[in-house]
Amino acid sequence: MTRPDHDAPTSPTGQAGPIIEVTNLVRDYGGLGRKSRRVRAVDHISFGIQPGEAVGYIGANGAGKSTTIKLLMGILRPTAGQVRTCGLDPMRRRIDVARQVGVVFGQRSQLWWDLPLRESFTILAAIHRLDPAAARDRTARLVDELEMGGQLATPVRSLSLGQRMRAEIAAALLHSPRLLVLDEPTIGLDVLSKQRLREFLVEERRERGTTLLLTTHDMGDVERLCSRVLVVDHGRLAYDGTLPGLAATVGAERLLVIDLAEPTRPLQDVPGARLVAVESDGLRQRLAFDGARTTAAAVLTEVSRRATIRDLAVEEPDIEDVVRRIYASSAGQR
Ligand SMILES: Nc1ncnc2c1ncn2[C@@H]1O[C@H](COP(=O)(O)OP(=O)(O)OP(=O)(O)O)[C@@H](O)[C@H]1O
Repeated sequence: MTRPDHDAPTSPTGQAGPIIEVTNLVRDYGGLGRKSRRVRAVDHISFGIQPGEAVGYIGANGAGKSTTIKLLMGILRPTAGQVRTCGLDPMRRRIDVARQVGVVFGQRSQLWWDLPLRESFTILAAIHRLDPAAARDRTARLVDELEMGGQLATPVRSLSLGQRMRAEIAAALLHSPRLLVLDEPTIGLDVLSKQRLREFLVEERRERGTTLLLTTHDMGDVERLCSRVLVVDHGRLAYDGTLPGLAATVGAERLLVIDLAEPTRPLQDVPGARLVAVESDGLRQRLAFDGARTTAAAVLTEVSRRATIRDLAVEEPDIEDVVRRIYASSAGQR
C-alpha cells in the first residue's frame, strides 16, 4: 500500500482520525558491514489505534516492542512501511508529535536527576510552554492524585523506584497529552504501588479519555487497564483483539469450581466439559470447559440434573499461560 509522503491534508495538526496508524512497518538493525548480521526487529506490522482506546502491546523479550515505540515517536526511522502518530509523520514532525504525546520509557528519565522534583515539573511546563497558572493547577492535581506531595523537595536521584515511576508519569501527563505511551510502567514495583498506579491510570483515562499504549510483561497491567491487546512475536503481529478473545484463540479453558450439597460421584462425561479434580469426597469438583464451544450455563444445567449445586465460581484462564501458548503456536507456524 502506498501513501503520499506528507501528512494527511484533512488533519494538519493530527486532530482527526486514528491516533496511531502503522502500515506494513519494518525496521532492521545492522546488516550494513560485511560482518554485521541484520536483525529484523519489526516485520511488516500493521495496526490502528483510535482515540480513547487502551491497548496493551505485549511480547517476549526481544519481540520488537521498544523498537515499535521508538518508530511511533520518531526516534527511529522505519526501514519500510508507514507510521502516523496523531496523524503526523513522527520523523518529520517529532516536536508536534511530542506536544500531543506523553512517553515513559522504563530506562530513560525525563526528570532532572540532581534537582528537587518540583524543579523538573517547572522546567517541563516551560518546555511545553504551558500557561503558568494552568501548569500550577495541573501539577498540583497530578501531585495530589499520585500522592507525591511529600517528595516535591526531594532530588529525583533520591526517590524510590515507585516514587520515580509516579513522578515520570506525572511528568508525561503534565501537558495533558492525547496519547500516553508507557513502556513497562510497573516493572519492579511492589504490589501496592502497582495497584495504586493502575488505579490512577484508570481514573485519569476515565476523566480525560487519554489514549493509552502500554508495553508490559505484567498481565495484571493488561487485565486492569487495556480493552485490547496486540501480541508481537519475533517482530510480527501474532494477535490483535480482546483479552478473552486471546484466550479463545488458543482454546484456553475456563474452570468451574462447583460445591455440591452432598458427596457426589465424579462428574464425568458432562458434554463440553472435562473433569479436572474431585475434592472432599466429591463435595467440590472442578470442571474445565472451552468458552468458545459451550457455556458455563450449559455445563451447570447438566450438573444440576445429577446433583444439587450449593455454590460455584468461574475461574478465568491464566493469561500468562495463554500468552505462552500464543508464542508456541506462532513459533510452530514459522
Ligand atoms: N540498537 C540495536 N542494534 C541491534 N539490534 C537491536 C537494537 N535494538 C534492538 N535490537 C534487536 O531487535 C530485536 C527487538 O528488540 P526490542 O528492544 O524492540 O524488543 P522488546 O520487545 O522491546 O524487548 P524487551 O521486552 O526485552 O525490551 C531484538 O532482537 C534486539 O536484540
